Parts: sequence; C-alpha cells; structure tokens
Amino acid sequence: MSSNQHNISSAAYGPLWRLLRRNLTSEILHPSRVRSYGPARKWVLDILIQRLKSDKSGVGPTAPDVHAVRVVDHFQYAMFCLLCLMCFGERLEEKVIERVEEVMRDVLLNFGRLSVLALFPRLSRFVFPNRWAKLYELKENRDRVLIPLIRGRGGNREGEGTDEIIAYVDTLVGLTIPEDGGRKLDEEEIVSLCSEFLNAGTDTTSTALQWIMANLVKHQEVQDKVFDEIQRVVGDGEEVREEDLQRMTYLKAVVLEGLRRHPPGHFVLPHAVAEEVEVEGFVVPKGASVNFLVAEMGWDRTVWENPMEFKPERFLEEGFDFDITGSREIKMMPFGAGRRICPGLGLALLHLEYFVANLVREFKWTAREGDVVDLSEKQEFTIVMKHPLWAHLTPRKT
Ligand code: HEM
Repeated sequence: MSSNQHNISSAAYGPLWRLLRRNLTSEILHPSRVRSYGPARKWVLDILIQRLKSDKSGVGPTAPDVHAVRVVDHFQYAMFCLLCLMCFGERLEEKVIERVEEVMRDVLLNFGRLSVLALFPRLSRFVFPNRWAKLYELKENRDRVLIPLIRGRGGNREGEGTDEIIAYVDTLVGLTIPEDGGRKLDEEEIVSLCSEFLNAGTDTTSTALQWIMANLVKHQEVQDKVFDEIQRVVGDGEEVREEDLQRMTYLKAVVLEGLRRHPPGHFVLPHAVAEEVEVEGFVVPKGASVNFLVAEMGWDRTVWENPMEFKPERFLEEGFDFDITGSREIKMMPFGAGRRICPGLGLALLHLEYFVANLVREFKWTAREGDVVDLSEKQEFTIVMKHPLWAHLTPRKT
C-alpha cells in the first residue's frame, strides 16, 4: 500500500484522519457489522467455487476430469466482489464489477511510475508530461465508474435495521466534519476513500490467500490436518460459517503462519517522525520518513525456530493466544502496529480463514502434474508469487 492512495486519510494524522478512521472501524469493520455481511460472503464463495470449477484452462487431454487452475485471478475477483459489496451495498452485475476492477487495477499497476509526480509536482510537469497525462486518464476512468455507483446509492441509511446492507458509501455521505464548519465530504473525497477501501483490501488479502493455498498444496500433511479439523467442527454442514471458525485453532495457525512466512507487504506505509527522537543511540530527526522490515521480523532466527519452514504448529505451542496486533510484544507485524495498524485486520483474518476453510472443504488441492510449487517472490503492489499457483482441484463431494 502506498501513502498516496490514502490521500485523505494519511495526508495528516489529525482530526479528519481520526474521524475517517473511526467511521471506518466502527461503522463498517466492527465485528457486528462484519457479521451482517455473512450472506454476501456465502454469495461470493459460491461464485468463486463456480469459477474454479468451470475454469478449463488447465485441463489436458489425458486428464479431462481433473481441473488444473491458475487460481490467482479468481481469488482477486472474489475479494474484489466482496469489498465492492461492502463499499456500494449491492450485488453488482459481474460486468460492472469487472469494469471497476479493471480501472482500480490500472491505478495500482501504474502507481510506482506515477508516485514521483507527488514528490516534485511542479518540476515533474515539465520532465514527465506523459506521466501527468496518464494520471489524469486514470483519474477520469476511475471517476467514470465509481461516481455513478456513489450517486446511485444516494447515501441513504434507511437500510439500517432491515435486511439491506449498510455500505461504506452510505456512511461517508452521511458524515459531517465538525472541525471544518460541519461540512460534508465532497464527491472527490468520497471517490478517493472508496478507492482506498477497495485497493487496500483486495490485493493484500488475495495475495495472502494465494500464498497460503500454495503452502497447502506443497505440504499435503498440513492440508489434511485442516480438512480433519473442518470435518470435526462442521461435519456435513453446508458451509464453514463465521461462528465455526472460532473453534478451528489449527486453521487459525495456518493463516498466521502464512502471514508470518509471506507477509503481503514487506514494509508498512511510510511513517513521518513527529518529534526528534533517540533510538538506541541514533537520533531520528523530526520529519524523517521511517519504515519497518516487516518480512525480516517474521523470519528472525533469534525469535523463530527454522523461520523459513512452513510450520503452523509453532502457533499452537503456547495454547494459542498469539497477539498479532503487537500490543504485548512484536514478533511479527504483517498489519503494522500502533495507531496506524491496518484497520482491516479483523476483516482480513476472517476472510482468509473463511476462504481457506471452505476451499479445502470443497476441493482437494494438489500440484499440477509435473509441477513443483515454487515459492519465489516478485514485487508488485504486494509481494506476489513470481510463478502464480496452478493447482489441481479435485472436488471432495462427488
Ligand atoms: C491480509 C490482508 C491485509 C494486510 C496484510 C494489510 C496490511 C496493512 C498494512 C501493513 C498497513 C499499513 C500499516 C502502517 O502503516 O503501520 C495497512 C493499512 C491499511 N489497511 Fe490493510 N491489510 C490487509 C487487509 C486490509 C483490508 C481487508 C482492509 C479494508 C477493507 C484494509 C484497509 C487498510 C487501510 C484503510 C489502511 C490505511 C490505514 C491508515 O491510513 O492509517 N486492509 N494494511
């Protein structure tokens, strides 16, 4: 994630940022609200399973009954669907979702190239006119697809108390800013916050999901244990539901191990130092930009035994009360730590546990014939698999 995508919320850590963060965490990411999105999760799960089943791209002539699927695009689509629903409150048509996804992806893919414009706005207009043109084009495309969705919603909150979903957009349209004369957010600000919501939660979660599933393909014994736990807890139920996940400690350990071994971001967002401070003899001046080696922390040999191994059991050893928020101690911090910690942490963990459990319940995941799962990394918006996962998906229920 990058600071520029958070142009409102991270522009200044001040009253507006606090207001927006409180709105997001209490209105949308609060556990009770997240629970109300349960039917949406099931809807998206069904879409995902359907897409995985009907993807014939890997079926060879010798194995027509077994699917080998390149899973990453399906994961991304599923996470995006779910966040679109939370953002705009509607089960949008597939075509609309694809269009929104396309423009948002374009923004992400160009991000690295365009971030220099924010550093030297005046000079860069002469040096990089084409990049400025691209920036305006991206913004126009984004506005063209997001503004109708925002206006269509109308920002009413009448759904509260009924079955209708409260969407992030509704909460933003209803927001007033006391410190700024009680004004409302303008449309541009709302577009920007919706983009942040969609971007921050899609790639991070789908990347983590891919890494975890890759490890379950590579380590069949871990996948078997996840499946045994599902059978024990859910039996023949229709779906592993949010409430079932609370009783699945091995699954939780698998997700944590995935985030430790393959954090989607190797750094947090850049942070500016508010006051000059001395840390272990080093003076860090006011205004300096600092960051944290997130991945290195999770791989630290002085903290973790055989850190490069995928071994979920390590999280079970002490009775499973691992603190991923870093409020007691910091052994890993895939979501950051402190007041800027990822506000989507709870939602992300829920989505990862929910999809891993249901995907393992639906299919046995094995490597594509002749393939070895390659865990090399590549830097994109997040740290992705250099060679995306292809897996044979054998339905467990016949
Ligand atoms: C596995 C999934 C995810 C990971 C690993 C992750 C990680 C992070 C990290 C490292 C940060 C920066 C923290 C810092 O600067 O100290 C962050 C910020 C943020 N994340 Fe997440 N995130 C994930 C999912 C989500 C989801 C699902 C959402 C919401 C829908 C979300 C919303 C945000 C927002 C809005 C920020 C910016 C917060 C601010 O400006 O203070 N993230 N995330």
